[in-house]
Amino acid sequence: MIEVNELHKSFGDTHVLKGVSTCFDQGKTNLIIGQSGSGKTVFLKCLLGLFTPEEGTISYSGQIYADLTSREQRDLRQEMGMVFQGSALFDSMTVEENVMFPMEMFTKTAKSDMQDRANEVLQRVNLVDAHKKFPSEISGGMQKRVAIARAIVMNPKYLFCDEPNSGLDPKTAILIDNLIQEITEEFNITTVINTHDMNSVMEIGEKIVFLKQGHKEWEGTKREIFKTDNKAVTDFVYSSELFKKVRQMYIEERN
Ligand SMILES: Nc1ncnc2c1ncn2[C@@H]1O[C@H](COP(=O)(O)OP(=O)(O)OP(=O)(O)O)[C@@H](O)[C@H]1O
Repeated sequence: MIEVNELHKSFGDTHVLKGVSTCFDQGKTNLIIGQSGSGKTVFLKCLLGLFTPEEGTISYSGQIYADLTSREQRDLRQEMGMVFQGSALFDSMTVEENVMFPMEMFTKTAKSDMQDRANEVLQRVNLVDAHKKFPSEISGGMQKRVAIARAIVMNPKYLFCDEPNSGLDPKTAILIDNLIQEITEEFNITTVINTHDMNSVMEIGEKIVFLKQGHKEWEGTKREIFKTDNKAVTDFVYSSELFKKVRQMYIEERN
């Protein structure tokens, strides 16, 4: 579980996060949504320990990050997996080498054990024949699978994903969403995903936090988001015609 309490983050005179409080449960997919510039990436980077907030606390399974020694913070960061926007694979490494990279960096595991573990996670993300291929030789959806395999190879307790669907067609995007949710549940990970994608909200939004200009405007589940009367949320959610129709159906169902 991750608990965020009154988080503030500024860059010079730009006050980006303005007292955000929320919590993310273990074994659940938690989504951060909001317009461009609302502070989602800054928030995720605070959760990753890459940005230090000026005020407020973040605690991981009850431990406040700022109270830990630098060694303890480093150990905690090793319990975090990250899927970056655009996959961020190393072009000059094979799929298998990309997946083994965190183990090479942070552990002294024997090569054969690293290969076994890479094999295990690649199988888990349904990539069985791509070990020796380079990222440029596989599709965008397969690249995302490699990025997910790399993010979970060290058995993380926390998984952070920045726009994991960007650049994918809608069908592949849903497969990737479902894969992240299955893995979250199966390994009891606390997962936090930044997304613009309303399909993701509908598929896997077990908890949704809506940020607006750096503050938490609303939070709830995927069912609740379609029923809320919060105008900022409805403006965001129903900016597409399709979702306006879905809302109309809900209203008709209610009456
Ligand atoms: N390193 C930084 N230095 C200065 N300002 C920053 C920095 N990182 C982010 N910001 C500012 O913080 C604000 C929020 O940015 P952020 O990237 O978190 O938005 P976002 O909600 O993730 O947007 P998008 O959906 O477009 O990725 C923006 O005004 C941005 O310019």
